[in-house]
Amino acid sequence: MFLKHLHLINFKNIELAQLDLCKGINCLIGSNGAGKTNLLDAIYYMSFCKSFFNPVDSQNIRHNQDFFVVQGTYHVNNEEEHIYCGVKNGVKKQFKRNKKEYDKLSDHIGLLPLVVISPQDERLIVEGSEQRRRYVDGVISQYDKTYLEQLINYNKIISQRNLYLKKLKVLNPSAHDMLDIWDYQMIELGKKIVQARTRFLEELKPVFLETYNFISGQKEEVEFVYKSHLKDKDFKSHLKNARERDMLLGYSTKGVHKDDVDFKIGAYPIKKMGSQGQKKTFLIALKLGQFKFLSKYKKKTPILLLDDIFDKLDTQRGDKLIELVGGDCFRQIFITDTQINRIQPILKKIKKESRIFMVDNGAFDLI
Ligand SMILES: Nc1ncnc2c1ncn2[C@@H]1O[C@H](COP(=O)(O)OP(=O)(O)OP(=O)(O)O)[C@@H](O)[C@H]1O
Repeated sequence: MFLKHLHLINFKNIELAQLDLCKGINCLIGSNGAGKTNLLDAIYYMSFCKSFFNPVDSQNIRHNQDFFVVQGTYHVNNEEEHIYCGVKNGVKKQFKRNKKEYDKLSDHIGLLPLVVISPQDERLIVEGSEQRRRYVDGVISQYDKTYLEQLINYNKIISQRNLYLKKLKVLNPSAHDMLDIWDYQMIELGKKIVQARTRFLEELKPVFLETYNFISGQKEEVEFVYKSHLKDKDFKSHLKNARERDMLLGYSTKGVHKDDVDFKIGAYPIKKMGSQGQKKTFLIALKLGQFKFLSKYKKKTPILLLDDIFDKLDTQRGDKLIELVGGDCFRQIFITDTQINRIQPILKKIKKESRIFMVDNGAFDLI
């Protein structure tokens, strides 16, 4: 699978761009703020119907304009797929596959698997558990539609339960009866969610470790550990015991909506103890592990977006990374960099078809 042609109008700082892309490595070279990452984000839009960086669609419209269009032609299993995404101020987002608009955007997720590695990934380490849950859920949803539905239903139940808790003044028997009903649904759906998350993380772990060790030369030990309230034996009484507190706080304090994944280096949180390069290696290994995992489940090779990937990596780690993505598991790759001098020797090492686009003020020139 690969993106053959990309057409953008008024997307962030890109007024108009028409790019013919190659199956192998497409490099975007330009100074800071030129629009390299914006182009990657447009490609992300076509896989996930939204931006990787800014969840507010209208803010991705070029300043002083009132719409943007992102269009791509893909080759998937020898067939062409035409994807259209149009956002206009004050109008519902249009998302079409081969000229037909989707009823639900979630139906599109997974059609064009994609993995992005970007400096923004740091939020997975430095920010709260919500970021890690969102990441895990995002990957599972790319290959398991039922999971996405279960998650949506679970979140609806939590919203209703929270609304009820906010209004509740006293935990009388009828309140307990009502909460019993929600707790039952939370447990039933929660079990399925935990199963899917456990399975994904268990399968991801060996690929992640193998990738980390390959890039780092086995210099340090890393791991991740999945944590969930629902893994506790008696989750039902856990929920019941938390009711008083939930009522006082006005929200549900226990459940899979509070799950987390601990990222560790040695026995310590990588957030506190990891160097910048170690954190970056951790995130790269996580994402490349995800890439291999998705390739296996989707039976399609995802598109790989590498934004500013070589920054903060020492030469040895950078070389290992190049060796890795130069392998047959990877097909279409987009790389951004500020320096052409860094990219040219890399392209020589990787035996794949390549194109270099110079980026300046939202304009793209093939060289
Ligand atoms: N809605 C928008 N309209 C116009 N310009 C925008 C919009 N959103 C972002 N920009 C501009 O796009 C530029 C950022 O582009 P981008 O992030 O693609 O840079 P880059 O080439 O990846 O740079 P770096 O090397 O610093 O990562 C900024 O100048 C920003 O102000």
